[in-house]
Amino acid sequence: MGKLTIRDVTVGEGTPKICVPMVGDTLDKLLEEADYLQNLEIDLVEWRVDFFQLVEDLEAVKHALVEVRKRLQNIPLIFTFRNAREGGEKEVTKELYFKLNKAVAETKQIDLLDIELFSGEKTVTDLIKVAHANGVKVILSNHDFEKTPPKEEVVSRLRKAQDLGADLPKIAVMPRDAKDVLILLEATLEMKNNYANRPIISMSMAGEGVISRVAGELFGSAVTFGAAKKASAPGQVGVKELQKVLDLIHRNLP
Ligand SMILES: O=C1C[C@@](O)(C(=O)O)C[C@@H](O)[C@@H]1O
Repeated sequence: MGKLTIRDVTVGEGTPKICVPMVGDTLDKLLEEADYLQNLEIDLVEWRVDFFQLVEDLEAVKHALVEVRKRLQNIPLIFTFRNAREGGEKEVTKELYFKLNKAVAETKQIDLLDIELFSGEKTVTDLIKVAHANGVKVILSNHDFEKTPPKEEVVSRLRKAQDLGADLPKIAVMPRDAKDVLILLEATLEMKNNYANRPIISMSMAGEGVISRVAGELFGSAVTFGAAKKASAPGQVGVKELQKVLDLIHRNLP
């Protein structure tokens, strides 16, 4: 499946890596979160900038980024603006989405940039170029907060992300019943066994989907999102519990 090393973290080997989202809406709250995160055993941090009140002010975003980066020390940082149509807090114009992501990648203060797969092919390919030129890795993501598409569609979106040059293809879908959770797990396994030449990330959301957030080592999802205090999506469990279950599964795998 391939591995991806970011700072001291190798994604795609051993237990799935734990990523915690920061969801503060002000700089003070973000710094408080960043301080709190330093004391947890986590592998990655995601700044969900769509929660930040001043997200449309590029200078404010860049200033916050420098402060957050300092506090996180060596923990790899993902920068994510999640549009409302994909489950985020806000919707911005295509222009602003591009400008924000480009400006932040160019600061080189982040390790990974999350770009939405359905932002338009040119936006995606141009942002990947900017990110890579600045030493920033790319997650190409897709979210369906309504339903779980058929297995072939889930696989096809992950393959599309890989073909477009994502370092980490990612998909999050909403189950309506237990079968939908199986669809996501089957799609993940199929991707891992037949197509992926790099690590991928997948999850089935909400309570029914929790199994997919802990079973990634078996089925092929290399990163799992857990909550510190406040979750950024339904179904995220606390990082301490998450760690225990990931370890339990790891110890029992061949
Ligand atoms: O894409 C994802 C995954 C996620 O939606 C989840 O379900 O854990 C949480 C988001 O913060 C992140 O950007």
